[in-house]
Amino acid sequence: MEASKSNQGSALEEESKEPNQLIKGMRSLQFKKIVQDLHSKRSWKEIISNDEEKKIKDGLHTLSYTKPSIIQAAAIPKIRASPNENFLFQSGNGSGKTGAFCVPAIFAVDPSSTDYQVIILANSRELIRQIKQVLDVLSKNTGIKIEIGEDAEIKQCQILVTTPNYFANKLTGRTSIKLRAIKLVVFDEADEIFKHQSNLEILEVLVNYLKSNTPFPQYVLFLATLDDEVIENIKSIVTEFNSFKLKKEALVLKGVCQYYLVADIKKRREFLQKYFDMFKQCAMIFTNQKKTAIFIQDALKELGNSTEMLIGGGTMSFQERDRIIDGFRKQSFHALISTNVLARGIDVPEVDIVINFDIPVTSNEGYYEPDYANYQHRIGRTGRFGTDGLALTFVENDNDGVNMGHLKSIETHYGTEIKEVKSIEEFLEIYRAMRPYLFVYNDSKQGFDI
Ligand SMILES: Nc1ncnc2c1ncn2[C@@H]1O[C@H](COP(=O)(O)OP(=O)(O)OP(=O)(O)O)[C@@H](O)[C@H]1O
Repeated sequence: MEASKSNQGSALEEESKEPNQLIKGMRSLQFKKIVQDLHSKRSWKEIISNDEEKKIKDGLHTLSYTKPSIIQAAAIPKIRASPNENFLFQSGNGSGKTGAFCVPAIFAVDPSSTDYQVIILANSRELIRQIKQVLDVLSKNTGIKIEIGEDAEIKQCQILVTTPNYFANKLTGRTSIKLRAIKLVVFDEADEIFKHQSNLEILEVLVNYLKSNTPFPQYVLFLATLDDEVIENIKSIVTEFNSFKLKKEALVLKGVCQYYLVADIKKRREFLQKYFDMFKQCAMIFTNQKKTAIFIQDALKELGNSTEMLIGGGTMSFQERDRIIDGFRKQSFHALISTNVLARGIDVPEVDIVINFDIPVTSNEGYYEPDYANYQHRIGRTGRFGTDGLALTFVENDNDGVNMGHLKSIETHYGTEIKEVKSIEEFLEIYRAMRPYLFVYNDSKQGFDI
């Protein structure tokens, strides 16, 4: 697969011969190109000191963080203000939350001490590795040591990026790690972390353990989606915090065009065949169940496509998961099939289409209901940082209309529109016409080449 979207292969070359016709096609399909600028009006020098900016300047440049994003400009000064306070920040998918906690994490570290000083918690191995990659780039001139912690023993470091599970057996016993110098604890995708009872038990022990630290550690939570139950769970562990929340409507990803197609399993398979015959693009395909992920993977392989599947729950080794996500980042295959394990946080800006093989649902006392948060997170894997993306959700045509009801509930919940496409061909035409507009970063990632 090509490494850059500026060279999108034969189909695009064909299209680029007829730009006027294409634009006409775009208009007739009533696309509205919405490019959201998520940058703050303030410069880095206005939110961190000159000296600090010098320390991370190379990293900011490498990451193309030319200016702080809105959430970075809002959160960084608050986190760093004295005296330290606890915060919860809500901000949309792809708005730059990672930088908003990585920058303060770096400046929280006293380089003269080798102790663990910052803990960053996230919900998946892929996410903690991604956060470490951003930290490594930003901190490259600082000498700060950053490690990820999972099952294996970790080396001593100053910033530990890990999952809550890691602490289950690390706070007591022979393998315990010394956390007496921890001054900042960050929760990324905090709603996912605080949703699970098993995590709450671990976090309660951790927070109690850190209570005797001097100074008292600061807790900072970042999330895109949020519900009342999660807030209660957070309050039970991090008792006091200032919240900066958004209305649900503000979470709508303006750049992501959302469609649905009523399709049984045969039609979905046919869609995948036709889609991958025409396009070799960077796609993420989500499904609720592992067995469906395996079905899709087998079907796509049978049709001769280079795809990979990444599922959680201990089914795959860490090495295998790392190989697959790293391969996807390098675009060494066309499509990544996954369950919700990759719905959150994963940032691969080249993803220009998300396919929901089924509507995300969650089980509540035996009843299935729409999984609003995971719908939003799944489609948020495209349209990163204000770019345009495309999302297609398949709806099973059941007789009692339950699936359609779920889709309509998602629309209502977010106050958004998910447009129907009547046929596979209609969607493929839309995609063909939209392709030049999807993820069109120029080399410096600072603008759009149209
Ligand atoms: N200041 C900035 N300037 C330009 N690009 C940025 C800036 N901050 C972040 N980005 C880019 O925006 C994209 C999304 O950032 P990030 O992954 O931090 O989003 P997020 O808010 O954590 O999203 P999600 O909730 O989906 O995890 C990344 O590709 C990142 O490189």
